[in-house]
Amino acid sequence: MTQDELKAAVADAAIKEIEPWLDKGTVLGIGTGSTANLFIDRLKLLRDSFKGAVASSQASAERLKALGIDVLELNSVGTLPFYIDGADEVNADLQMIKGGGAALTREKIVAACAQRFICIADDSKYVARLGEFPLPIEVIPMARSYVGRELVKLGAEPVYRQGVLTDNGNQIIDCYDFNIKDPLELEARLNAIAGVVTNGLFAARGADVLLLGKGDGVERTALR
Ligand SMILES: O=C[C@H](O)[C@H](O)[C@H](O)COP(=O)(O)O
Repeated sequence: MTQDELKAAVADAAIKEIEPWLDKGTVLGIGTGSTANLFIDRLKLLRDSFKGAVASSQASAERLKALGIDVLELNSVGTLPFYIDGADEVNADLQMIKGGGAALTREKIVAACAQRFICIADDSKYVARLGEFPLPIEVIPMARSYVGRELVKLGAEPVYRQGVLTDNGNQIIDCYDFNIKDPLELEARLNAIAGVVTNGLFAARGADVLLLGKGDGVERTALR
């Protein structure tokens, strides 16, 4: 199977995972990226079975709206039953690196409001140890050089993602060569650098369920 077929298979599996729980009041948290897009496309058929969605990016909000799905402000809803999103890397503890599409901060916020984070990914994203994918860090623009110097002290090779502005008007630094032994500790340490808005480690709030697309089918792992 191609990578796109594996992504489609996990998008289908995520629909099956949430469908029994939907009702007219349900608001879903929706992620960003090519895998999340396939999930959004499949939501069209269910749009009369739930109330609407909170999106983790402008791009996902536009895609949802184009399908006739109501997009709500996070501040106007409470806890979300599900957050469905892809990942750039995911490990056996369902900790992730996210932010390849620069949506990490809003993704982390919407995920924080969800009871269950369902990660959908093809098996190229599954890793024994996080960190081969460059770790994205969203920074306040005036702090970019300072944050870069602090990242070098931590052993990373920071690279400014030129030409990219996040939905929050900030910039992205991608960190190469991070030796990520303890994702939880590193996530907290990076967030403590002045000027860092968020980093792409999702360890404190990892996924609850992983639907992993493999050549022989979708493997489901549930931690909670
Ligand atoms: O900022 C982007 C997000 O974290 C995406 O969830 C992540 O990059 C995975 O995207 P894709 O499904 O396109 O590989």
